[in-house]
Amino acid sequence: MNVNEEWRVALRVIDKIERAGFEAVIVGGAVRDFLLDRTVNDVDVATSALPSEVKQIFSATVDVGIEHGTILVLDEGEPIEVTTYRTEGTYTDYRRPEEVTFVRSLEQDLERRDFTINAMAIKKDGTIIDLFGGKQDIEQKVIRAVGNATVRFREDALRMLRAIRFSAQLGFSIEQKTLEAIKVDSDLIDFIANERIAMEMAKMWKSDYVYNGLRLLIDSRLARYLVGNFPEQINQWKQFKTAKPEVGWAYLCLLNRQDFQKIADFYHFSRKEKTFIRDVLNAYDALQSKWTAMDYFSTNLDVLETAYDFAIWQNLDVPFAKESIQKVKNSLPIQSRDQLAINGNDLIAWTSRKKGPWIKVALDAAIIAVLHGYTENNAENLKEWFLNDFINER
Ligand SMILES: Nc1ccn([C@@H]2O[C@H](COP(=O)(O)OP(=O)(O)OP(=O)(O)O)[C@@H](O)[C@H]2O)c(=O)n1
Repeated sequence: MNVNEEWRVALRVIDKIERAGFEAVIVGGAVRDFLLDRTVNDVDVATSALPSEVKQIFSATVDVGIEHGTILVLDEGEPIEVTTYRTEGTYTDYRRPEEVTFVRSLEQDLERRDFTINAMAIKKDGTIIDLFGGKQDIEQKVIRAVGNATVRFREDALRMLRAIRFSAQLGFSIEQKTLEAIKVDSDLIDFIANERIAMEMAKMWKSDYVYNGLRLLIDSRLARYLVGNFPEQINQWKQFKTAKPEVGWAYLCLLNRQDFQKIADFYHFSRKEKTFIRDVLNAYDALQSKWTAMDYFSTNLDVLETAYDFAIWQNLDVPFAKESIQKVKNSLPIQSRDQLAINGNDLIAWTSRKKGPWIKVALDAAIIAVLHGYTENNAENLKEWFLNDFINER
């Protein structure tokens, strides 16, 4: 059983709500992950108590989303989100309900949820409430919309992409009617903010079954509305595997290099992501000939290892093992600029020249000289190299 501390807090909170005369259960993703024996992340509690009633039961609460019925309860200092059972009113723009209505019945709350595997609840005593066959779908590894798939997707078109992301994470197939409904309404994904799309794709990159997910993206027609040439490049994703979403973005950019800016804009890359991607692509290019000592010195290990993986996924011949990257890096005479035994002041003292851009040029040359073994990394040898080789050659 894969329950964590948050789960225990949830059970304690449920107990307190029940003592006050209301119903409360753990719902949604936590129940799904519990049944799958996967790590449970966010534990959500749902209750028949209204937000005002929840606030009366607990002395410390924060109104994090009270208009949607969500209260953050700090129980014995530990936070847990408690949401009142609700139904959602009419939806506008295929992305958000106009209003939510609080209800006292768990059944109504569960039937507005997206997929059967996400529409179960678990009581304090461990009883599972499964009104739509979620347990069976978990056993049969199927993503199936609750009730009418078209209705569910028109309520929130992002659910179409969620179906595919869950499928990529869990290795599940998408039930036929659910998949058909996505095909029919795939264009509605255009109503969804790109940030939300990017968050789903980021979860997809970290999934165990990315290739299958991308196939579904194509089959469901959703790929047409995303940036990236998935249909033509699908085979290049066969070996892709990562724990870091930025590696997925970088690989997408590698495959669609001419569209880097378009991809970066569409998926709203952060500055940090852009830097990582550029570094990886540069390291990948450098690998086409051979990484120099300077490449090993100036590039982070994770960037080099990612570029190495890309070469493997591209079926390139790489004549060394991935483990050797770290070894080569560790065996360099210096690991960083500040390990150089001299600095700008030394250069000024040795030459009586004024401060200027020449110092950086000379220090860069000194690093290269040390990396290549032209001089040892100590002040005496570096001075000799500097006065004899560096200055004399200019
Ligand atoms: N578009 C959405 C988003 C969420 N939900 C419901 O709200 C629950 C919680 O949503 P969320 O935290 O976004 O996702 P999880 O299912 O918990 O999965 P993950 O944490 O992997 O995103 C879901 O299980 C589902 O019951 C839904 O019906 N429709």
